[in-house]
This record gives sequence, C-alpha cells and structure tokens, in this order.
Amino acid sequence: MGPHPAVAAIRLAVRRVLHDVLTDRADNSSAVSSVRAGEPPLVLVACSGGADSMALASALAFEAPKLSVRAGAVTVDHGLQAGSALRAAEVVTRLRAMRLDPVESVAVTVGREGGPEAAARDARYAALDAAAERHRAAAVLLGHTRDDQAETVLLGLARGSGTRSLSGMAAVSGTSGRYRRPFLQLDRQTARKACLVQSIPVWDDPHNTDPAYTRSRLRHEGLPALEKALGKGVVEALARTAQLSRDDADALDTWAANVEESVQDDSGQLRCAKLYVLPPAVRRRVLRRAVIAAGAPAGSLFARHIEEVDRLITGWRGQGAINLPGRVEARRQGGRLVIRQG
Ligand SMILES: Nc1ncnc2c1ncn2[C@@H]1O[C@H](COP(=O)(O)OP(=O)(O)OP(=O)(O)O)[C@@H](O)[C@H]1O
Repeated sequence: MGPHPAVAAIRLAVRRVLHDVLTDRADNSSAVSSVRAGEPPLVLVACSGGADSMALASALAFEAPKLSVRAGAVTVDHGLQAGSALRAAEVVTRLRAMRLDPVESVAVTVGREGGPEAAARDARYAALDAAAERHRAAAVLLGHTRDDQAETVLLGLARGSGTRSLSGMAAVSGTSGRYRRPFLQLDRQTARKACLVQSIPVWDDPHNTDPAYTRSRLRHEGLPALEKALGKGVVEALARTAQLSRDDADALDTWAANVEESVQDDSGQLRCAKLYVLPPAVRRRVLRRAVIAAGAPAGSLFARHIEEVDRLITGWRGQGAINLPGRVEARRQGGRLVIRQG
C-alpha cells in the first residue's frame, strides 16, 4: 500500500523542488561561491514547529537521501513568548528524530521597526540567511501554503497596492534563489493531514489564532466569509491571481528597465516630457527605480510616495520638493526631475 494521499502530495512537492535545486546548482556551480565541488548539497528547512513546516521537514527527510542531498533544519526562537526557548528545543528534538542533520535553533532579538509582525519577519530572515551562509546550504525551504498565498494577495488588495504586491510570495526568492516554497500550490489542510497520519506532533502558534493580528483575523473570519459568499474555490482563485499578477508585474518591470535610458538626458536626469507620455504603470516603475537608485530603501518606499513624485509630472502646479525615505528628495526643475539624496 502506498502512502496516504496527503503524504504522497507533500513528498511530490518536495521532490520537484529538490530536482529544481539540483538543476540550478549544476547550472551555476561555477558562478555561486557557496557551492563546493564534489560535496553533497545541503538543503535546510526553516521550521517553526507548526503543521506546515513540520510536514515539510518530514517530506524533506524522506526525499533528500534518495537524491543524495543532505537535509538539515533551522528553527528561529523569536523570544516573544514565555517558554519560547523550551519550545524551540522541543522542535529541535523532533527534527533530529526525523534524522535531519544539522539541526539548530537560533535565538534572535526582534526590533520594533514596521510593527511586531514585520520586525519578527526581518529578524527571522536575517537568521535564516546567516544559517544558510554558515552551512553553505544550496537552498532553504519554507512551508508557505496556497492559503498563505491567498491571504497575502488579500492583504495587498486591502492596502490598495499594485500588481507587484498582488503577486504575493514567489516560489523562488532571496539571494541566488536560496528560498524555495514547495507548498505554494498545496492547501494547508493537506500539510496538517500529512502530520496527523504520520503521527507528527505539531505546535499551534497562539499568534495564528489571536484576533489582535490582521492575518489571523483574515484567516479565521475574512477568508471563511469570502468562501461562504463566493464559494470554496476562492483560495485557489486568489493564488492564481498571484501568479497572473506576478507575470504582469515582471513584464512591466522589464518594460520600465528598457525605457529608462530613453527618458534620461545626458547627465542622467529624467526628462518630464518623456515621462509624461509613458503609460502610468511604466512611468511609476521608472520613478520607483530612480528613487531607489538615489538611495531610498526599497522596503520603506510605498505606493503613496511614488504617486506623490508622479504628480510632479502629471499634476504639475509648481509644488515644492518631495521628501522621501532615506533622505531622498525629488523636485522638478526646468523640465527635469531631479532626484537625489540630501
Ligand atoms: N520560528 C521560525 N523558525 C523557522 N522558520 C520559520 C519560523 N516561523 C516561520 N518559519 C518559516 O516560514 C514559513 C511561514 O511562516 P508563517 O509564520 O507564515 O506560518 P506558520 O503558521 O508559522 O507555518 P507553520 O505551520 O509551518 O509553522 C513556515 O512554514 C516556516 O518555513
């Protein structure tokens, strides 16, 4: 008898990603310094102890040896709840029981920038990046599911963001495509079921059900209400929207990169008349690129900032300089847009 369908589904998803990692590694072996010739590649799973990442860890532990890949794990202790260190130690024990090696727990200090969720995420990714470098890992797997993707799209929609934000999380992201999300096409229930039938204990993060958090409200109230109103297929449809938006956003980014030079004068300043005739989606991207090139941190730059700069082109009525994150300033001067750091 074969494995339970949920277990078969998670293993297949991981197998596919491991194949991709090995193929990419073979293609880049001369370019990527972290790859050591002849050494079996190491793939790490980022594991919170929750159902999604425990299912991911179990599938990685099963599939990796068949492809001569070493499988390890990292759990990050955010130190935000009483007893978090103990829980991290427990997760480590469970991961070692799956014969993953190396397995480590990394304690981080969570700052305040951007609110508690964003600060925890920044600290977590910094720790995962450092672990990947330390172990020269070929990839780090994350347990985001199709449900997480649907939530991300809805959050972007509610913020009034553009196509880039609606495109949610990429299947491959990070430095040299380090982060992989094998479960992006799988629903959360499949991961949970796979843990259940394999008797894998999981830890349910109380934050995930705490109505104080936007994502938690969306998960437990918003999406069920949408499913009731629009039907069960809404999660899948939102995930499809993410993929379509990603393709659109990629095409528009390429367009913007290609026209950039044609709107600059000899000293590299942007010519307002040339910008004016561009389609708004392309113009806003050109402006965003220019603002980032001048030194504004991409993460602090929001749609409203770029809209304000855009009004120097489309709604010009002699307004003054616009202050942007990273002490960058944009002003219109004699038919040119001057964007520079103060
Ligand atoms: N504390 C952590 N340590 C290591 N990896 C983490 C941690 N928290 C989250 N991750 C990684 O990020 C993914 C998404 O995290 P998120 O917080 O959105 O979901 P989650 O509900 O914690 O997921 P899971 O059910 O896997 O615990 C996880 O599946 C996992 O791969």
